[in-house]
Amino acid sequence: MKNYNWATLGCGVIANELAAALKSRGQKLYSVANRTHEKAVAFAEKYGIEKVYNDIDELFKDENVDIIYISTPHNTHIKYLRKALAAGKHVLCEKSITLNSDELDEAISLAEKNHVVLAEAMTIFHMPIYKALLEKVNSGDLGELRLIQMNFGSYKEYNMNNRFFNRNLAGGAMLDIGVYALSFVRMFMSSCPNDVLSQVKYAETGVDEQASILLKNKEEEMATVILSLHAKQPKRGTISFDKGYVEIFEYPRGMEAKITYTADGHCETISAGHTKDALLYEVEDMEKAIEGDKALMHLDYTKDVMKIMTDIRKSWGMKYPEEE
Ligand SMILES: NC(=O)C1=CN([C@@H]2O[C@H](COP(=O)(O)OP(=O)(O)OC[C@H]3O[C@@H](n4cnc5c(N)ncnc54)[C@H](OP(=O)(O)O)[C@@H]3O)[C@@H](O)[C@H]2O)C=CC1
Ligand SMILES: O=C1CO[C@H](CO)[C@@H](O)[C@@H]1O
Repeated sequence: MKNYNWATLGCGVIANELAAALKSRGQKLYSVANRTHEKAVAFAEKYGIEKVYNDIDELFKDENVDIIYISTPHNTHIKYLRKALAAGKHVLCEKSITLNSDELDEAISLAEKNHVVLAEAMTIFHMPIYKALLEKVNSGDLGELRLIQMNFGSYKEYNMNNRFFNRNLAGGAMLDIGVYALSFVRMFMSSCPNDVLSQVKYAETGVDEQASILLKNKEEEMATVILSLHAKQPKRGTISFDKGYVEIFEYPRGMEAKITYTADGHCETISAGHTKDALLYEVEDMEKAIEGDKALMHLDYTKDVMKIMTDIRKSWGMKYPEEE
């Protein structure tokens, strides 16, 4: 496999994890671009990155860059996706990949036109535990899927200026954490849910602080998703089949699942992969996708999840400034 030159656009919390993931395989980021130049310089020094751009637009013109990792706030993704994809760069973009389905459809068209890989950095699609669990599910040992129950409650301080509550930075529970729960649901369901009900509680900025979502697809598989940005809940997923159920904790970066069989109550634990390597798995799958195995990135699921989130926000009448 070719040695790909990765560039990061953004150098906040999660970009540090990407740099660490590359370091763990003996590699460095090729370059860094950031709104605040001094922070890019400090990031480059920390990870021994040779190239720092004076202006973000220089990144898109750099012929040596193969893959751009976008890790800026959600509402800024589309602006950078347009430039990166039009410049013929492969893009791994942090969740949530865009604000809504219209933006995502535009990005997908641009990626197709420029023959590059576009993907959302959704940890769940790449953690080895899910590859192992899906094999188990497909073996038929658990029978037919009936119900999925997802919790995700993260306690964020009530600071209305941070990216979690700020409407101008596309804050809200759905785009920040709901995207994980819904990606999990979509990955295990046989088809995309087409019947969705929900309730919302807004933060004072008008973004969704809490939400509860009920989903059902045409096979009548059902799911519930409960989200909060100001009340801790275990990050727990439960998948119930007619012959047993699966419990998985810390599911965005899960590494262990417990299966309980209904007939006799016996349990089995499956382990695969490691939480600390979550971004490494994304990097590896992205490179394999560029080599030809595009399905590894599950852009089809990303598209379904974005449509669910877009439709739910429409039903609430909740718009971001970019959508007014
Ligand atoms: N996969 C995962 O496990 C995680 C994913 N994420 C996702 O990653 C993304 C970033 O989150 P995180 O790293 O926590 O955020 P941070 O706030 O730590 O970093 C944000 C980065 O975006 C830049 N930025 C902020 N506002 C703008 C703007 N208006 N225009 C351009 N650049 C801007 C900042 O630049 P500056 O230095 O100038 O402020 C900084 O480099 C989000 O999409 C988030 O959902 C986040 C955490 C975990
Ligand atoms: O993606 C992320 C990982 O999980 C955090 C919550 O625990 C989120 O806030 C963050 O954006």
